Amino acid sequence: MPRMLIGSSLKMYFGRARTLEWTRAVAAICADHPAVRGGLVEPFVIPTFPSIPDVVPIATDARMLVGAQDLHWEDAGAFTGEVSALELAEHGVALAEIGHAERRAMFGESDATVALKVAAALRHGIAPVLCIGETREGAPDDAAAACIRQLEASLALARETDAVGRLVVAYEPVWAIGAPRPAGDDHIRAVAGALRAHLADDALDAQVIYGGSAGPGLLPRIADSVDGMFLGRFAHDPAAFGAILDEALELQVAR
Ligand SMILES: O=C[C@H](O)COP(=O)(O)O
Repeated sequence: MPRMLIGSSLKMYFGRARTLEWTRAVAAICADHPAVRGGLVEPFVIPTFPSIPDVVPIATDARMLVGAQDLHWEDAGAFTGEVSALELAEHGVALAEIGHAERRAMFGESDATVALKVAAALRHGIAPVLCIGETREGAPDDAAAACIRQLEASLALARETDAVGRLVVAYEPVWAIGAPRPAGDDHIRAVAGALRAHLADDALDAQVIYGGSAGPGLLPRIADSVDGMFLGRFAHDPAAFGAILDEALELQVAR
């Protein structure tokens, strides 16, 4: 079984103290967990910008990657309030979320700005966690077609510049984010499977993970179609993170 990416964006849920408490607790679980120690799972955490410098050493000791929740495509200049991929890389950031549904809905993120950000991340050796997903619940075929269109629009600039590197595609149906439960297993498997097939021979080294009300119990049901899990609220209890690592390990043992 290839390596799985399992991690969480803390969004803006926690302040500094709780971010560090959560990261220390999850790092302790990861440091001891056979799925992480054996290289089966790459865990990650995506805190707010100001917590990144404190989170990096805690996470790194536990083999966890650290991500950012956004970035700006320019390396420097008069861009008040923004943070460049260049500076994030200096801080040891390995992943950057780009185009999350909340940023598209609330902060005017468009496919054009997403494409600029994806190219900037790759230019600085940061793996984009490119968030895509259909807005309304519907047939899996329609969702897959919409996601592939969004994916290619988001990769337009990277393709033009022949960018190479690691790409994480986070399939997050917008209607399943912040919901009581994730999308249905068959829906996730169909759309994630179509995205994986689309990216199979890509110049970018792509993985497809699922997010949207994901928590313990989901991975074993969709593991044949995804390369990992993108967790939100249902990883706020560090034990839930550990339970998902257990599931990843059990899947390997069963194969
Ligand atoms: O970044 C994570 C996703 O947006 C999912 O969040 P959620 O599991 O709280 O719905």
